[in-house]
Amino acid sequence: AECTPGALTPLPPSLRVSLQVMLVGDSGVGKTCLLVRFKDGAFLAGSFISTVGIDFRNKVLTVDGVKVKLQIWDTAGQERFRSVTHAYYRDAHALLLLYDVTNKASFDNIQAWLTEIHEYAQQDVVLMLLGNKVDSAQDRVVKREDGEKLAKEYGVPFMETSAKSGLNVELAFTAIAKELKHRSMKLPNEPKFKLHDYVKKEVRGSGCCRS
Ligand SMILES: Nc1nc2c(ncn2[C@@H]2O[C@H](COP(=O)(O)OP(=O)(O)OP(=O)(O)O)[C@@H](O)[C@H]2O)c(=O)[nH]1
Repeated sequence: AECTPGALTPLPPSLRVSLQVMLVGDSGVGKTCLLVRFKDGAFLAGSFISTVGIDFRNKVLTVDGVKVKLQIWDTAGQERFRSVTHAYYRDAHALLLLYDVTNKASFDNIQAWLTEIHEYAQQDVVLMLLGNKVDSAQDRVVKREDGEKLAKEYGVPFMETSAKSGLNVELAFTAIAKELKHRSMKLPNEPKFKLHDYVKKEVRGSGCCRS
């Protein structure tokens, strides 16, 4: 109920921000499931229905006393929809780039996604790399260290997630909302928000190898 617009306390426009976040990555990495987990707190088990073109959902978060409305675009990972999604990059304030830790090809394609992002997105877009499906420990083929290394190489924050268990899902969106909120409205005497530090401090492990 706290998610329904009616339940929100009205705030002056100066204390509201509206932002666009886009989910990108290969088909099947779990973009739709991550969004559904974040929006509805549920996991869509069962058959896999690929996104056609682009879909979107809104969610309002309160970040440091400011209402942040995230409009989240769920893009289709399939190659044949690429030209549709290219058009949306320009208006995205943040991008969550996903791979699937049980699918090596989805990890190997991250470099190609980064090239695409470089070509189509705004230069100052907030970017975060997510290794999803860490609940599938027995099927894991991409080590956490490999994700960390790649993210470090490109200077992007990184975390492992699970749309199934919910691990770090809220955190991924909250971190982005905080970064964007701090960029769009700097309150007097507010210390600078450091996304990398925040993620490092808040991130939870998958419980398999290290804590
Ligand atoms: N075990 C596990 N399975 C997941 C997770 N996230 C998604 N899946 C499964 O992976 C499949 C693909 O998930 P989607 O969210 O539809 O993938 P997508 O990235 O949106 O795919 P496209 O729309 O084709 O780009 C589904 O069968 C999901 O049930 C996760 O965190 N853990």
